[in-house]
Amino acid sequence: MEQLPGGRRLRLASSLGLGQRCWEVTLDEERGLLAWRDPRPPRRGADNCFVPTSEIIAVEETEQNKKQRSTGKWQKMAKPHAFTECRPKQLLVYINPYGGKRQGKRIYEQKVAPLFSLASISADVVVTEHANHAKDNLFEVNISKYDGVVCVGGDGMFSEVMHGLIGRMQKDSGIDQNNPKAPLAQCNIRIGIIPAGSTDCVCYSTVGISDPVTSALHIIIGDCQPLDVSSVHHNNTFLKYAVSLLGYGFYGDVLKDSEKKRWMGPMRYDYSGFKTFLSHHYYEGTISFQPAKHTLGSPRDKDSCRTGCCVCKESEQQLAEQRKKCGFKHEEDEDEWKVIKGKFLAINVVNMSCACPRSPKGLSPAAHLADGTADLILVRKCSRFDFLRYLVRHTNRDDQFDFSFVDVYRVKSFQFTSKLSEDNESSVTDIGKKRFGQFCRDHPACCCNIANSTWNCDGETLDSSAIEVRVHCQLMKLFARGIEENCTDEAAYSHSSIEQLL
Ligand SMILES: CCCCCCCCCCCCC/C=C/[C@@H](O)[C@H](CO)NC(=O)CCCCCCCCCCCCCCC
Ligand SMILES: Nc1ncnc2c1ncn2[C@@H]1O[C@H](COP(=O)(O)OP(=O)(O)OP(=O)(O)O)[C@@H](O)[C@H]1O
Ligand SMILES: [Ca+2]
Repeated sequence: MEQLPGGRRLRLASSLGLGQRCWEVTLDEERGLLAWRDPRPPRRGADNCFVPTSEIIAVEETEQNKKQRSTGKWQKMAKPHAFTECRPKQLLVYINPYGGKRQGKRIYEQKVAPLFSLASISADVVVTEHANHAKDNLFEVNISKYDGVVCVGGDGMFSEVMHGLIGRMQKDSGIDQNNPKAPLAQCNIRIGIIPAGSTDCVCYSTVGISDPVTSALHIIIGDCQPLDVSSVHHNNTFLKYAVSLLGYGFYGDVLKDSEKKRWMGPMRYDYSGFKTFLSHHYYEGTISFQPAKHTLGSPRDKDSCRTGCCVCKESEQQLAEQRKKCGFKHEEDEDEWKVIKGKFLAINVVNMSCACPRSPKGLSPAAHLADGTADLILVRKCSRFDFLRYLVRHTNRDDQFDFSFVDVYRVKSFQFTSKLSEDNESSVTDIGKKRFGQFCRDHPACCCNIANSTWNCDGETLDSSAIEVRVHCQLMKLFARGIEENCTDEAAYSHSSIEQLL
């Protein structure tokens, strides 16, 4: 035991054999670090490694060789022990065997299960047999038995598990999901995402990489990242929750076309994306939204949401104060509504950046994971060439909002009605209008589509074009910690140092 100058900091020091080398190991209690270095490095400062004790998964004494074992020097612990509290011990795991490249089961068995077992986590595993299996199951299981739920699959699978958990929570709390104004009960059981889908946008946007081992380590360590959730209603009927993209026009059409091509796997999105790009359809409608006034930050900010984000922390405090003031009672929201009518190639409402391997900065690079707002992106009628320039900017460092035909707003609620449904409401007897076919009567070559598009809600289609959306601040939690500063694809998470300790 070492006492450093000042008399406060206590360190445990010892030596550790790693491979052929002997390292000097110190445990710095005050800073919560386990550090090791070569006592005789070739140059000063080289080969210094450390890991926060909160990130050590397990410690196991290993038998180095027979000689040592026979002396009784090395003794195996009956069970490796976890280092900190708040880590999950019992998990419920759902695997979609058909998501993405159909690798879900293999990924879990080969990459995740061995890590869970090393960390002494027990898991009840359900391999889904049909769509909605996980969601329905979550309404029946004894949920209090578990410290978290894990989904192995893509965004669609995550969405299923989220609907199961949020739906279950509202049912248990007696909250009517069909009431678009009802304050929803927060869902405190964390969800872990092991990416095995086609886009894996939620995982990529909350972790910074789409990698099963990194995600498994976040689950084991017990990280916690709150997440905003939007509720989507039509005529006082609940339709869906959304966490990543609600897209009408381009992304709705891509999804609708790609559903018929599921057999192509993740490639279906490129094929349908190219087809939809060529079709170049505009859609006419009315958008109303309430701008977010009380949050810090704007969609044109240069800084993005990162681990420990102060914009999200501020929103968390505001939420806590609001709950203290009026509990879960509904408070009439009298903030102003802004109305925009027009012809749009794409209407996107995103709760998070929507970064994914196809677009590493996402649809709205400065959107926040947990600030209680969504970014509304309106791409107005423009030429094919301009739309291509807009799309290409999702893949490079240039600003995709710096176009005269693109507008972006930070909002807390949003409504949309298509021109077609407005017209149908005002003259329901005008059957000829519906029969007339797909394209604009006045300009057959103008690509203005009088048929509706479809809403893409986190990768699933919605049946209704007229919708009402409300963002619920931090409604749920993930086993994640947001994207770390200076995180790159190669070094998203430094598990190499953790692995050396296993
Ligand atoms: C020239 C290259 C331009 C590339 C532009 C790439 C922009 C990609 C932006 C991706 C945003 C994903 C948002 C996440 C949505 C998820 O909740 C959802 C569920 O998983 N995924 C999709 O809906 C899946 C949506 C997938 C959309 C793929 C769109 C591909 C567009 C390709 C256009 C090609 C034009 C080429 C012209 C020569
Ligand atoms: N056993 C199953 N058989 C058929 N469909 C399933 C099964 N289990 C889950 N599903 C459904 O499959 C859909 C797609 O799954 P998933 O999200 O895992 O993959 P993906 O669509 O390839 O990826 P992404 O959503 O990231 O684009 C989900 O909406 C889910 O409801
Ligand atoms: Ca948000």
